[in-house]
Amino acid sequence: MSEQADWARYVSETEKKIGAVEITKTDETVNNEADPDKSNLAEASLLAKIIRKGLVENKNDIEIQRQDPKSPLYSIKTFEALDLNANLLKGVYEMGFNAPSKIQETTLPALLADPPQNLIAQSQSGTGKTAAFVLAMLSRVDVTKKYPQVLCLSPTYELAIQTGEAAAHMAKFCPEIEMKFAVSGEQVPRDTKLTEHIIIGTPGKVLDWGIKFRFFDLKKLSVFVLDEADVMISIQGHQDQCVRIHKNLDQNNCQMMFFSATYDQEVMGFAEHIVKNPIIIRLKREEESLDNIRQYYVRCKNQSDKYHAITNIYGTVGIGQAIIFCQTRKTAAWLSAKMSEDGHAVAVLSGDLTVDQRISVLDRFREGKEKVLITTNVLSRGIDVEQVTIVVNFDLPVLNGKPDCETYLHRIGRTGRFGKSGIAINLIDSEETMNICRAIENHFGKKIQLLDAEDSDEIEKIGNGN
Ligand SMILES: Nc1ncnc2c1ncn2[C@@H]1O[C@H](COP(=O)(O)OP(=O)(O)OP(=O)(O)O)[C@@H](O)[C@H]1O
Repeated sequence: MSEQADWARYVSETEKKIGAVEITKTDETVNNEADPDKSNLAEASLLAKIIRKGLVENKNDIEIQRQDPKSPLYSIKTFEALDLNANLLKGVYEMGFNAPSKIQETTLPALLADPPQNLIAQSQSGTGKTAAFVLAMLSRVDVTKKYPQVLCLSPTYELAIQTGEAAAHMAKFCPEIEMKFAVSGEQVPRDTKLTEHIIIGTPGKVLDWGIKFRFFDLKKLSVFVLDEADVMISIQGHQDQCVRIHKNLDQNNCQMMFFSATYDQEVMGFAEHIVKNPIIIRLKREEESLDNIRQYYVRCKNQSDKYHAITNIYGTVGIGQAIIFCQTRKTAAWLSAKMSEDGHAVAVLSGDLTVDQRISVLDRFREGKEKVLITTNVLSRGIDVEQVTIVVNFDLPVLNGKPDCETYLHRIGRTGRFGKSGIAINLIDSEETMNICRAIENHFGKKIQLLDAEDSDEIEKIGNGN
């Protein structure tokens, strides 16, 4: 099918979906049909108007948050004002985005500027960092050059796939842009020279492809993106591999884009050290956690009491989906077996599954086939499942015996995506875990309130957003 026909069908489907009254081409689109660029732009604007109309009619809460300068969704510009290529703009509207979030509005002008600017950016979980860097990646591709020009590194297989899918969606009207996943399971014959413009992958595979097998030339990259940048360059994370990849880039001609919801002091220092003259966008500590995620703790006597609390809470709140985080695979396996025995439809995702199994578990969860997903830190970052309303920390996150505040924030950020409301519940079964909980509370300066898991009225109230 031609791109025009594809577009016409898409517009008509969108019209049906959001119930817009009528969509006919405006004079602007008709008059510009001889000039594909102008025509595309006019079509994109037209679609923006339709989507806005739909949103206004739905009295979407997000629109209210957009007006609040303190909200991470606040923006004064439209996507049209961000100087994106017309086909990308169509892709953005196709995703249902009607206005940029704060991080998109502030970073995109810098990322698209000439000469290219390096950037280290921080924005709360679920506020649209992916679209910010993906739009920049897609904008920087020169389709006449048949080799990798853009590299995006993610910490996990699932996140790389999710980012690639978002990129493919945004590039729907740019069919000439080609992308390749460099993740576990992807095979490339020896002596291949990759011709795709964009590579999205995990550090180990990219190191193999770029340095060991030379499937592409790291020196020819013009854009390097580190998603979840803090964990990628921290000693506890993927530092060795990422720093090796980074060292092999052309430091003068490769634009660096680092994004994360968290950067501790030391990691930020290191980021500033390896990125030349970066623009830095940082949050104040008190801005890091989101008000739309309400945080609670439940006092429990022991592990089976924690189990009892979960089933009570979930049975009462019951709507939407839940992710439960455990510190070890063993606990995750125990909990999922116990919940399954008691008749709950749960899925478990931990590092001992094959990558295919992991993706299939996540896909089923996204489709709502299981309402509860039990996992470990492997899913703490970046994973975007809109309908997750509850995150439970069956165990609080600790690193070397200390509270792991960054992981805590990423874990609870699996709910409350893009302005939605969410609930985070921490199960406390000892004075030691209570102290960890208090330390996390003090770190972010956000109250974690006591919840009585036996009090169904109270649980119902928090489930209703009171
Ligand atoms: N401008 C926008 N309008 C509407 N929805 C948006 C917009 N930008 C992003 N979204 C949606 O918001 C959700 C969260 O975005 P995204 O996953 O990029 O967040 P993030 O900031 O990368 O979060 P994390 O820190 O958890 O990785 C996604 O479902 C995405 O499609």
